[in-house]
Amino acid sequence: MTRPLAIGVAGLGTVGAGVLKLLRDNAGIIAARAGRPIAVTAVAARDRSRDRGVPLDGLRWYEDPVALAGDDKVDVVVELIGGSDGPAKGLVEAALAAGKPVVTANKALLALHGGALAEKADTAGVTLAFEAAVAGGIPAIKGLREGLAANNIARVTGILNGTCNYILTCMRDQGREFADVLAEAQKLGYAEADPSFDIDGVDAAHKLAILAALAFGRPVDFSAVHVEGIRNVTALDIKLAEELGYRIKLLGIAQAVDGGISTRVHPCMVPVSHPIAVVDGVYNAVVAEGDFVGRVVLEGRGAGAGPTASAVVADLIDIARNRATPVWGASAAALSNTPAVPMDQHTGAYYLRLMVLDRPGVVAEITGVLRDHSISLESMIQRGRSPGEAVPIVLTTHDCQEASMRGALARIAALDSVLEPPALIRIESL
Ligand SMILES: NC(=O)C1=CN([C@@H]2O[C@H](COP(=O)(O)OP(=O)(O)OC[C@H]3O[C@@H](n4cnc5c(N)ncnc54)[C@H](O)[C@@H]3O)[C@@H](O)[C@H]2O)C=CC1
Ligand SMILES: N[C@@H](CC=O)C(=O)O
Ligand code: NA
Repeated sequence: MTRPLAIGVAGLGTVGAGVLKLLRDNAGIIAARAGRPIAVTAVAARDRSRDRGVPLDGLRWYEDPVALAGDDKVDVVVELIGGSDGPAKGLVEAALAAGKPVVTANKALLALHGGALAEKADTAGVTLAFEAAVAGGIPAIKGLREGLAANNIARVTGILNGTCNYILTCMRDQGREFADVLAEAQKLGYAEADPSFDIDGVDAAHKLAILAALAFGRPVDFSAVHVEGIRNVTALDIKLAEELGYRIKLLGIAQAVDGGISTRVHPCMVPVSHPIAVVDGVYNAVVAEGDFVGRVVLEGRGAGAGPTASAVVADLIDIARNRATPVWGASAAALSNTPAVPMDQHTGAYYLRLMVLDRPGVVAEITGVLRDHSISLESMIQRGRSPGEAVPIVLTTHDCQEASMRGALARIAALDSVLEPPALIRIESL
């Protein structure tokens, strides 16, 4: 058999340790599929004394990840440090400059610097692979970029953050508090180093920016993504959603609309009958709609050591086999300049939950504001009767423009009888 492909791994946290374990446990099938053994020979990590559950004997050890890229005996660099700048970026740039293929799980890096890094990879004539960066173990990159390459894609919808999906599922099923479930997701290795990236939707937005670039053949553009997280989703909204026939999911949606592409991440009410509504826990899903293929649904674990390592090692096997596709599916010159459509132009239905003072005339005040903004109601629920106290009112609307809804919401929030900031969740007709 040919000599082993020598791997240098930077970052031995959840994913790094998972990659070492997978390469060891499944060495036989990996070598058969790669055509040669794949062996980690060097690592860059900070703490030599930490027990990572995998033996590190005999590996060359670097404190400085950039030095790993300069190791003559390393054929491929695997970046698992994380962060859009700092050592991760320095390492990837150094490896590409040294003509070495790179595998990374770093969606923040790809979302913010993916265009420039792809140019460096093209110049060096090497692969920059990132299957693990989107939806963990699901082959979402390969599925979209290679598997659906012949289609015009109309829309890609995803549950793209395992931490949020895990939190929303536990809140619904176990009635637990947000903070308590977040701590559990962190312990399980799902959350980012800074968990606000998960719960504020930033991580899902990084992934959506990557998927949108691949689906629509345009340069990756994180700044165009509208981002909201799940901090304001309450157990009450989750319960009311169920009563209305919906589940609340944090979705990333990239869609061709009005000659442009809209990209948005926010909590959504999804009909319980849609396949994405039953994707629970740490599972992610990516739904792509192509003109010839129709709807394709991919589902699997989106975070954690095992699933993420599975995607990293799949990329290593491709590199060992010399299987290569341009980073963004086409050369930079072939990418389109389709404009981004701002969120203000979004059209859709809305769920609005208000805590109002239970007194005559309140509903008329609220519906009057909606009428002024040409927003038509689909349904209204008022629960309980507590004269002089706060009661929830739930309104669902027909399709209207985001800009109108924002205008109406500002006026409704300012009414004396509205006692808390309104909860607004978009209803998706998928
Ligand atoms: N944990 C997960 O489920 C998934 C993580 N990812 C991505 O994989 C990457 C790694 O994530 P995790 O393993 O979860 O993070 P982690 O925080 O568990 O591991 C990162 C490791 O890098 C080390 N590190 C930091 N600076 C370093 C430096 N200068 N030199 C060497 N090592 C350094 C840290 O000490 C830590 O051990 C991130 O980009 C993350 O977004 C992607 C998909 C899933
Ligand atoms: N923090 C991320 C990890 C995978 O990308 C998530 O929760 O999905
Ligand atoms: Na993936």
